[in-house]
Amino acid sequence: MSLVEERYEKWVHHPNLDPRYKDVLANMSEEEKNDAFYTTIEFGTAGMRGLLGPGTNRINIHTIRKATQGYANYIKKNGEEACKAGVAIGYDNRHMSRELAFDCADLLAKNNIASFVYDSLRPTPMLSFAVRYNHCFGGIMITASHNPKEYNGYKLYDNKGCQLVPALADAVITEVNAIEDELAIDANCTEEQKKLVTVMGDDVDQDYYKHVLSIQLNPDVKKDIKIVFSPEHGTANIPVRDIFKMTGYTCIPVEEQCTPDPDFSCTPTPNPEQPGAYELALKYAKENDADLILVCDPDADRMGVGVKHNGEYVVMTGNQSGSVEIEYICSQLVAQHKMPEHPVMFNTVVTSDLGEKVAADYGVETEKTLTGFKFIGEKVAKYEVTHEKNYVFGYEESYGSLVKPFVRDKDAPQALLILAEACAFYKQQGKDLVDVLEELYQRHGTYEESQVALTLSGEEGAKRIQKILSDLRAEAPKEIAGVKVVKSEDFQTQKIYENGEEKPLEGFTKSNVLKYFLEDGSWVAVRPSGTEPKCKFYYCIKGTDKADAHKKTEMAQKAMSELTGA
Ligand SMILES: O=P(O)(O)OC[C@H]1O[C@H](O)[C@H](O)[C@@H](O)[C@@H]1O
Repeated sequence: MSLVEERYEKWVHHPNLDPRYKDVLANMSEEEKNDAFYTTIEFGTAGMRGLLGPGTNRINIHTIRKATQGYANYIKKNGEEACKAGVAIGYDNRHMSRELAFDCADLLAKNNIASFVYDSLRPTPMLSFAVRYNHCFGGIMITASHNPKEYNGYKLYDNKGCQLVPALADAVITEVNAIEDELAIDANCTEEQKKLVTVMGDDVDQDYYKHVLSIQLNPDVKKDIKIVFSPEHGTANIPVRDIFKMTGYTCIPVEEQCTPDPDFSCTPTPNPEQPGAYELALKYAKENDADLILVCDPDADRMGVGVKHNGEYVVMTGNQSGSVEIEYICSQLVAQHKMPEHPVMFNTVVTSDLGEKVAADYGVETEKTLTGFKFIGEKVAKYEVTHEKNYVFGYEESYGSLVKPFVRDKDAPQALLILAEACAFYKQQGKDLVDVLEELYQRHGTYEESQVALTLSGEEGAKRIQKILSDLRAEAPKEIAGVKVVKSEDFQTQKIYENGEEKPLEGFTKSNVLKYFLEDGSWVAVRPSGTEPKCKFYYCIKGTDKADAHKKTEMAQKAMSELTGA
């Protein structure tokens, strides 16, 4: 019997199988069976994420219990105090999110571990905040962030409210893997143990709001702007509208997308990386002649931005909105003599160069991390202790940023507020945020940043993605679209190749990322996504002007596609 068959049979005949899964399992095609059982669901860029449904490679009550029991065993190994400090738990609007969150709390209680659960859906950054507020040992967030409706997921946090970095995640994974029978775990705790579950009150929200309001750099700016806002059926609706109300901004909500909905019925996609996320908001913006469109992904760690520019709406990339945020923050800190000593900004090895140049202009150093905000959170924690450098900003190209580190993950409510303020501030100078971006290009050089993500699902897809990377590793490109590769970095082998020489690549944990630097100042990077079945190609292409950068981007994309057969 194959491993797939073995696992499948075990599930079908197990007395503890959740009865909801019986029919689904019985009606699975061979292909579905293979995909659901060929592997066990793993931790990626941001926790565990996968399709909802029965199977070892799916998110369901059994795989989440297995992860939580493993996490509980890990907490218990950290001693009595860790169990008492407990775990903060949050959840989003997705199918099963609430059920899974309260089931996690019960299972922790069964292990004599305390928990603090939000009474209704909240953004991921508010979960990170709650870990810190309650002085917990860690946190669990049930969410699949920006993925489609068929997905759910499980993010784990440390006591600083930062997602587990590989060293910590590995310790938890060892405990998870030691559990042989995921179906044998139940969450039946006693009435006494149930008392370990605390439902969080309004005080946590109010303190979070207070902290968010503290990020304002010009709270008295004339708020002569109209903002169309969409939570994409997710968690941001109440907090963001509350924050805009408290700060006096005119917020026009996209009503159809304000109801929490696991099926995301009124949006083609809840992911601000995709144009569909802005469709309805654009309609609202045109009807209301809005200055700004702001959207959040379902768990409100990502923010998408649309700007009215010369009568049209321009949707920014994550690289662009991040660069505008850093420009506004740095310029205001300098103007108000509030720039700290040894200021530092963080982004990733696949974030475009523009933000770094903007920061450098204000004397702010940039430190790069691998993809995953947890690595930025890790650096924040380090400098909090050493005081060597002071935090100014953190962002990724994937539409997430953090203005102030009272949260240790991407925080869309903070990002929305600072962008709204920047929009209002520059409007007083007769500029919109695209004008500001254009000025940045003029000052620092014109780049076109883009990303091509190739969806390759299932076991075959995963193998194909690995092959793309291993083929590139076996035969490294010497040029891309006729432009010479002058340096390359391999984060897997941790080597830099330059001028025929090999040097060690230091400061990062091993990761399957390849980056090629070109003679003209451009670069191209390739890596498998750790949250979706995708192979991602990143382009940061320098041009003499916009048209030149665009032409070169198209050529580089074509060349990479030919090179990899993708
Ligand atoms: O490229 P991926 O591995 O899919 O990750 C893309 C993004 O996913 C999530 O939003 C993480 O929280 C981010 O830190 C990450 O940048």
